[in-house]
Amino acid sequence: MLVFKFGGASVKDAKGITNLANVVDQYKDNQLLIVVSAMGKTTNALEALTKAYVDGSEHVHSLFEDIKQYHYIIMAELFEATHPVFDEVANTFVEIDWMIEEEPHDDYDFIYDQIVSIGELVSTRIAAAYLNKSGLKTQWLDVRGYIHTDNTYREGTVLWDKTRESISKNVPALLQKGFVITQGFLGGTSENFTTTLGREGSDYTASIFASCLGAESVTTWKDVPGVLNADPKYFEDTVKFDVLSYNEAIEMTYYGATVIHPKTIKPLQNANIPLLVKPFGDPTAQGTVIGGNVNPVFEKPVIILKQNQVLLSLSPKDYSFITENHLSDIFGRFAANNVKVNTMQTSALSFSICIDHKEESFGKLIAVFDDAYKVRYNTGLTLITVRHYGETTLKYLSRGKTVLLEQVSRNTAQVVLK
Ligand SMILES: Nc1ncnc2c1ncn2[C@@H]1O[C@H](COP(=O)(O)OP(=O)(O)O)[C@@H](O)[C@H]1O
Ligand SMILES: N[C@@H](CC(=O)OP(=O)(O)O)C(=O)O
Repeated sequence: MLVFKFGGASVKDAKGITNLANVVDQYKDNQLLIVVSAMGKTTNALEALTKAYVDGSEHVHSLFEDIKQYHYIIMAELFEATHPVFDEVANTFVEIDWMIEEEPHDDYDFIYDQIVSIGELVSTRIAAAYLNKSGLKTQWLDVRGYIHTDNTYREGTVLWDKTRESISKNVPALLQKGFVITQGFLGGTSENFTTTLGREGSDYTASIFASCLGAESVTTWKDVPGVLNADPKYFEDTVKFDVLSYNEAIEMTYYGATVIHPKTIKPLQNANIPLLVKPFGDPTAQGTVIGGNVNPVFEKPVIILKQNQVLLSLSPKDYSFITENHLSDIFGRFAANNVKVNTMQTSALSFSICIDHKEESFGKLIAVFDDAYKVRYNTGLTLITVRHYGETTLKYLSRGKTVLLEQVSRNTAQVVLK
């Protein structure tokens, strides 16, 4: 059996949904599980709606109206007005109506997951209805009963044993009856609340299903020809890799290449399942095959750009040197606050780390260190990671900028630039 994943860009409009059906139609003789993300930028819009609701902003209703309209316009292009999908989608959106009528719960991350998850619940209803309308028999599956997570809202940790048991017990029989379509990015807790797996987590969903079902391969359909040596949104003259090893792909995504979610590859590597990255606009193109130990000759370096970074420098308030005890204490505090360290450097008197700048929680994070450390920070920075680098590439990428931190190992160089 095969697993396909269609991301937000691939289903951003009615044409995207018809294209999805055309792609799937070419695989109609296969058992196929299809994972779909929220349409276009819906997750961002639902994030803004969540913030407006919690802040008590008057804009909450207009933001919600815009999200509904966006979906209803797409549906009007795909279905006749009496099609039952309109009721299904309305019944899904109504969950947000109920939530925003109440006072917000005091756990922001919990509210976030209950609201933001509606994007995938709606997109999969629309895609399933369209596939069925096109004669491709498809069953809609609520992923929250299959991918079980703990209660870490916005970053649910998958409970693998329970998940494997649910998926392998029920999904194979469904796949024998037709295609199965389900939501990327979501999970469910033991109390039946919705969790999310971290932004852009739908690739990971595809990999979880593939691992539990022993799939032949996972194909993730993207708006690029495959994995390139750099993000074409920022760099010209990129080259596509025909093949990449699991390890190289893990390194790239770990350092922030957004083409694939970083958690996706390990479960596939463990089960030896290849990951194909293909363009949704050209389904017969070869794309990139990630698998095994094969790597191309890296004629061009791999460049990964992370914007909106903050560089934090922590110095013990007692003016002592940075010791192993300090490092253990600092990392404990980061781990407790779910902070991901993008790069770091230690000197005698301070410890510097570069992290994503999350404005809503940054003040809280600084306060976590206030009792024992003097904290200094710079915001608005860029972190560039170059794999298989040469000196000229590093110089070229840093031109006209101030280098605040540099970290170089045999294969990987990182610079934090202002
Ligand atoms: N090394 C890379 N190769 C290809 N695309 C990349 C790379 N790094 C970043 N990207 C970006 O990843 C995007 C595709 O991933 P993404 O937006 O997550 O797809 P989707 O959400 O539709 O699954 C591309 O549009 C591109 O801008
Ligand atoms: N919709 C979620 C999950 C996801 O993976 O989306 P996409 O496949 O469009 O990156 C997000 O935007 O984070």
